[in-house]
Amino acid sequence: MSANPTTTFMPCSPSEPQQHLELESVREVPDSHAWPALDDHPTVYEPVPVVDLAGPDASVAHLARVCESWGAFQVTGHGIRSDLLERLESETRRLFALPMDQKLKAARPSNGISGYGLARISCFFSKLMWSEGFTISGSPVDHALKLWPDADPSRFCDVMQDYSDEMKQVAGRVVRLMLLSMGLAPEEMKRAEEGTRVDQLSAVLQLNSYPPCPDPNRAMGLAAHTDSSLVTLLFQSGTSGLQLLRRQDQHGPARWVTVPPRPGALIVLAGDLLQILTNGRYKSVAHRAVVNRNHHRVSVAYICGPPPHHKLSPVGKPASPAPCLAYRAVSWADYLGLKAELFDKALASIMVADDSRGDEGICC
Ligand SMILES: C=C1C[C@]23C[C@@]1(O)CC[C@H]2[C@@]12CCC[C@@](C)(C(=O)O1)[C@H]2[C@@H]3C(=O)O
Ligand SMILES: O=C(O)CCC(=O)C(=O)O
Ligand SMILES: [Fe+2]
Repeated sequence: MSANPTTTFMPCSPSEPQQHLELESVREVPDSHAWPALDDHPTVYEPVPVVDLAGPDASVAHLARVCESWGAFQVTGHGIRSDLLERLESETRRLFALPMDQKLKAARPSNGISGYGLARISCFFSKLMWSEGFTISGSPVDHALKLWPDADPSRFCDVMQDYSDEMKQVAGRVVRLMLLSMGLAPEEMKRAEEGTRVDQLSAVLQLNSYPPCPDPNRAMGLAAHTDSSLVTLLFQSGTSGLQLLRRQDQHGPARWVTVPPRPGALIVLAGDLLQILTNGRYKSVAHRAVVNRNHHRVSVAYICGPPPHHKLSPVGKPASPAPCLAYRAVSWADYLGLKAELFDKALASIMVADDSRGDEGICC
């Protein structure tokens, strides 16, 4: 994945003035939000794999194939009740429907993680995205008190807390299945489980809002990126918008594939830490969100990884076609720092030659 080549790639500069337009009331895409080209790769239809956690689809062999070829899948049978998903969507909509000056009271500080703001990756692009985001790391109470100073914060907080608690269980199951699907030797499996067991996982909740856009072919909801997580579990409302980048393979050149909304399903996206942990075997999936003319789409990403300071190191054989390359051990906290500085070059920056293969011939 790379930044849209027709849009200037810029180093992040937190002091850059941010533009907070009330996108819903804009009648024409302003130059600040007009992307020169969204068609870096063709958009094609391909059925996105579905894994039923409660059924035979959850077989490790199936999962290994899906992780290797897609790095993403829809997940059903996850056990999250539909009324919790409905409340999650309605609280997310209630937040973004607030007036801009109210949302800005809970703005994310320039050096912080939590709060309201433009997509964090905005600073790498010369054009702004057609979206707004709200990141929750830890307790949502302080945010809720700033957003709704005169109301009971529990309506918002209970939903976000219940959802996070339940997603942790789902994420734990998904990560464990993915590790099992690698067929690791018992010692390696034990090492892989350190920091990735369900009780150890940490996460942030990212709420995203994509208002209707008067000219969707010129605007970008969320530019192509990979998540830094082990896995991200994404809930999308009944409107499509998420696209996965499929790398060039025997079926054709690189292409965007839209993930159609599937009632009750969540989407699993492999993140950069999974690529590191699996020694490049399960690659993180580049994805983006496109916008549409008529519907206000929202999504909620449960972005999940090991404890922030746990050093994750690769397990399993390095993946071909670069057999001697592996990644150095890194913590999520340190990796986020690299990502904030280097964006899509962060993974490459921690690649190292694998000394254990030193006498096996040419290295890459
Ligand atoms: C823990 C984090 C992952 C994230 C950066 C963050 O500190 C909080 C927001 C996350 C998010 C959500 C939208 C896409 C993304 C790339 C971004 O800009 O902010 C991810 C970051 C990530 O996964 O690296
Ligand atoms: O809204 C979407 O479909 C994508 C959101 C996303 O990629 C993210 O929050 O990291
Ligand atoms: Fe993402």
